[in-house]
Amino acid sequence: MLRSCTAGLRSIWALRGRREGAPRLSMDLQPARRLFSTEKVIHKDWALPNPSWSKDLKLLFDQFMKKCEDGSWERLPSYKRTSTQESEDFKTYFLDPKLVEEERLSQAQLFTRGFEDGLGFEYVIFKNNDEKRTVCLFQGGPYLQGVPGLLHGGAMATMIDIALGSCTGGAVMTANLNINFKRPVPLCSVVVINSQLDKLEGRKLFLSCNVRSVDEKTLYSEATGLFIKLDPEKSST
Ligand SMILES: CCCCCCCC(=O)SCCNC(=O)CCNC(=O)[C@H](O)C(C)(C)COP(=O)(O)OP(=O)(O)OC[C@H]1O[C@@H](n2cnc3c(N)ncnc32)[C@H](O)[C@@H]1OP(=O)(O)O
Repeated sequence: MLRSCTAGLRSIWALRGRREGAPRLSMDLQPARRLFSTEKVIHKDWALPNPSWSKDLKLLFDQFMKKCEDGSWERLPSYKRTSTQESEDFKTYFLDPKLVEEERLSQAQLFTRGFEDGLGFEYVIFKNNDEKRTVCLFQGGPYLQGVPGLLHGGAMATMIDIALGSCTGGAVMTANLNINFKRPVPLCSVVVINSQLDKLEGRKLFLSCNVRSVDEKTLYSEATGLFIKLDPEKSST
């Protein structure tokens, strides 16, 4: 779900307060099933600053929010739970009730948003629709460690997948992801993922990105991805 940046700016301080406060889950002591029900959750936007964000991340965030003011860029909100529209988009293809119990599905959440503030994936994505590109600001927390003191390559791959996916629209799936890890990323540092749509060929979207340090001096990774727009005539399950 995209939202205009102007609206984002208007409500950002209110949302900051919400993010930093207690989770807005229903606390009416209903059974767990109701607690996890999407109807009962007030969706919180996680792509907003919280106290764990480093100075670098906050600075870059503020710079991009400024770029949003003329409408050329927009900040993409991010939610733990899939929106009703997204669920509908994918239901046709994947949600075979025989494969996933409704109970389990009601607990589902985006795994990059499943960590306490600062421990896992802290990120925000800005999109330039005209230029078909996005910039993802990412700070990988201590629970994403691979080699001691360094970010796990799988965590980087996850963020690359999400960053590339943010250049697409509608119901798409990653078909191919190629990553060259050139330099290790220090744990808890901030990296910038620049992604772009290179080519659209029928249902195939060819994308690429690079991952750099905030000062742009270090190139950590380069990647290409192929995403496929799902065909409504086909079901993948
Ligand atoms: C907000 C949250 C963001 C989260 C982002 C998360 C993104 C993900 O993690 S997605 C999960 C990982 N990906 C998957 O599980 C996908 C599994 N694969 C699939 O379901 C299917 O293979 C799918 C949907 C990608 C394509 O299937 P289908 O729609 O039947 O397409 P299909 O007809 O096989 O191929 C279409 C075209 O793509 C090409 N293609 C498909 N796969 C590949 C591939 N791996 N490499 C190269 N080309 C490919 C085909 O050759 C064909 O080309 P052409 O049209 O020129 O003949």
